[in-house]
Amino acid sequence: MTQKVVVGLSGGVDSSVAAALLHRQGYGVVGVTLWLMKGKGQCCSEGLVDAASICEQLGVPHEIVDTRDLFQNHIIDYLVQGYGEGVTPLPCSQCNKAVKFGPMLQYAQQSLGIDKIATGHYARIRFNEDSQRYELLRAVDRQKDQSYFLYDLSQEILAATLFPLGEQTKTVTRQLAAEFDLSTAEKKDSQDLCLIEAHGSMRDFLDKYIAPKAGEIVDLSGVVLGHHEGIHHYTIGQRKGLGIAAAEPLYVVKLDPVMNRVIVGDRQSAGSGECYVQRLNWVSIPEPTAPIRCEVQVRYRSAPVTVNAIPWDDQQIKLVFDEPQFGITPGQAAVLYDGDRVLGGGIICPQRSEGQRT
Ligand SMILES: Nc1ncnc2c1ncn2[C@@H]1O[C@H](COP(=O)(O)OP(=O)(O)OP(=O)(O)O)[C@@H](O)[C@H]1O
Repeated sequence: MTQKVVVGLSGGVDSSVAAALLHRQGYGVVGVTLWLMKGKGQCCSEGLVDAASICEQLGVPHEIVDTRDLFQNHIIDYLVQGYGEGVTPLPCSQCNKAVKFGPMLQYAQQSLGIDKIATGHYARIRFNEDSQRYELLRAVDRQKDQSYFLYDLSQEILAATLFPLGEQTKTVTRQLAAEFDLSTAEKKDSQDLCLIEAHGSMRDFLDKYIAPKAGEIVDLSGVVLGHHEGIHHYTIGQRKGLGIAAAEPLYVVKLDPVMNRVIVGDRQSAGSGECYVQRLNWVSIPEPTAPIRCEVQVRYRSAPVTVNAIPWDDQQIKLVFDEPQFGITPGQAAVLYDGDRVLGGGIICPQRSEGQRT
């Protein structure tokens, strides 16, 4: 019997090629496009049309699933609340878990009776016979690797998921798109967060939801150097757009939502030797009970650095970096790697919670 698979189609070239490859391999492909954004967004206008035309070309069904409320609750509200509290939330890993993979698998199983899903993400999954766990791995194409955004997926999701592009480079994907003569072959790669593409900039997006609230920009000793119109316009490590003339470059080192202050300092003061991480998911391994030495990425595009990850309490680990790291940003994900294997990850805490062991 033909094995069926639901392929998440954004209307972009990656998911188009993922669907075409699975179709060529003999899978019974059903294209599903999640309608994510209220108002005008890539995935809810031309994305839907492009996804439909790919399905027409392949001769496979196309379904549109309305997940706008999920996107509003899990992404828009999450961002607005986080920025308002002085953190810089990472929407993509949250979106993958709560809006894309979970709901797509649920729809596939419950509405279509299909138990496999696929996306055009660049990452790999393998089953480890010894540990009896599915493991998440970096993509072969390190430039395109999206494993950072996928650390929060569960074993159940990994068991059901295919990443047809994980073993190939983007160049090969483009070549395949041309070979398959896909209508999306010439489409440009998305450059930024889907929200930013839809709204122009994160600032424009946030200004629609968060009212201006003027406050002070101060140095580390509290001297007022300037003024701002809302701490949500700033992120840790930011240098540009501070509007302060100073002898040496100044960086945002802290955001204080209580005092409504942006605190700035020199580059060295924007560095940290350690941080705490919460809301953990151990994607490829069981939860560790002893410190582990591994690599960590603290932003999508940051280079992996070596770290001791120390289980701290039920909810947190402490990361102690070999070298102080610049711009550790609360709200972003810290993702732990052992070579190509994603061990797990979580969200960087604003500061250490009270009541912990010393
Ligand atoms: N609205 C959506 N509906 C269904 N699946 C989606 C949607 N948006 C993204 N995906 C899936 O998630 C994958 C990664 O999405 P991402 O937004 O990172 O796009 P991308 O890397 O630019 O890929 P693409 O070229 O397919 O748009 C896509 O390849 C697709 O399989």
